[in-house]
Amino acid sequence: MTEPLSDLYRSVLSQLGEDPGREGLLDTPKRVAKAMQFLTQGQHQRVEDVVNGAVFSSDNDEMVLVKNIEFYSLCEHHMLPFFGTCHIAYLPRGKVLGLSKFARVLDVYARRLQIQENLTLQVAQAIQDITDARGVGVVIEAQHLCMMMRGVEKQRSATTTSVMLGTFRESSATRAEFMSLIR
Ligand SMILES: Nc1nc2c(ncn2[C@@H]2O[C@H](COP(=O)(O)OP(=O)(O)OP(=O)(O)O)[C@@H](O)[C@H]2O)c(=O)[nH]1
Ligand SMILES: [Zn+2]
Repeated sequence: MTEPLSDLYRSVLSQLGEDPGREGLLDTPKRVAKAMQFLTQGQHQRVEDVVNGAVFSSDNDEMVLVKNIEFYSLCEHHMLPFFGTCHIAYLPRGKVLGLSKFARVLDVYARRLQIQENLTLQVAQAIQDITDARGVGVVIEAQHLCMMMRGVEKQRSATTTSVMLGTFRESSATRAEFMSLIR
């Protein structure tokens, strides 16, 4: 399954002026193909499948926050990594989501070619759809290798994106509670 992709990476090595026949590079096209398929596997996954029915009844309607979830993604402009942490909060309405599923949902959207803004929005909308929550807040803090290794070459800049849905959008108190909990 990785073979056509390996062949393409062998050509890429040649185009970059490398010798794909030298010892250190012999298995590289195969490894890169496998790595890239893993790093983009989210595009073939469905949120319903990773959630696996782990939605439970609960009368607790207070804020639930899963914070500091690390992720790695690939920017769709350069196919270079961006990575950081994601904080996901919601206000349940009769049902709660299994805690590990927040990380699984994040990875479905992170493991594909992305931009940080869309990743943030897609995670928020997915959590909203799955839980029918009164509101969802997602904040992502990330560093982009396309701004570090190349281009502007800025090592310390960090990008924060947020999406607030429902009560998180309407109520400044809810948003403030979320922000104070992730600080
Ligand atoms: N908004 C947004 N921009 C991103 C993200 N990842 C990368 N970019 C930007 O995408 C832009 C692409 O700009 P171009 O001018 O087309 O490409 P480029 O010549 O390689 O740009 P430089 O990075 O400035 O050298 C750059 O400004 C990147 O910083 C992201 O997640 N969100
Ligand atoms: Zn980039």
